[in-house]
Amino acid sequence: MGLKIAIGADHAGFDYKQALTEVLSSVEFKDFGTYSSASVDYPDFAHPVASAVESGDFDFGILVCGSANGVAITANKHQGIRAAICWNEELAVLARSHNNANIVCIPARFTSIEEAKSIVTAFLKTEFEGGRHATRVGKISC
Ligand SMILES: O=C(CO)[C@H](O)[C@H](O)[C@H](O)COP(=O)(O)O
Repeated sequence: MGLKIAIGADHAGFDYKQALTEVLSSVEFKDFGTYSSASVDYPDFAHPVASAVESGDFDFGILVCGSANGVAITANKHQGIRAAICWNEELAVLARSHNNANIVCIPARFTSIEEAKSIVTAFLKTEFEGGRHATRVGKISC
């Protein structure tokens, strides 16, 4: 796919992050941590992943925490970041095709690892539709 992916998680998403590296075998990716199940603070991982995408060094980001709320709220503080919470494949397709999301946020405590793999695969292969959605995405920044 030729993509560069930044991935990160807190302790609640650690196992999922490790499993998700399986579906990233065909792309270049950087693991921004966390590196164990020890309790950590999600902004310490969401900010570096968001910065990596914001800078243009990485094409997309993947963030995992318990609910996905914390990492999504944090990532969306960054200019040019559109972080979408997705707990199934259909939402991942819509996040890309309609919202041109560049970070997918997965709630580990509310979806399965197999579903998480499907979410990431769908997110990375779905193109932005543009058209009316481009007009709307263009109105997001303030
Ligand atoms: O960001 C979150 C909530 O907004 C995530 O779900 C965290 O993973 C969660 O808050 C961690 O909770 P814990 O009780 O410290 O494991």
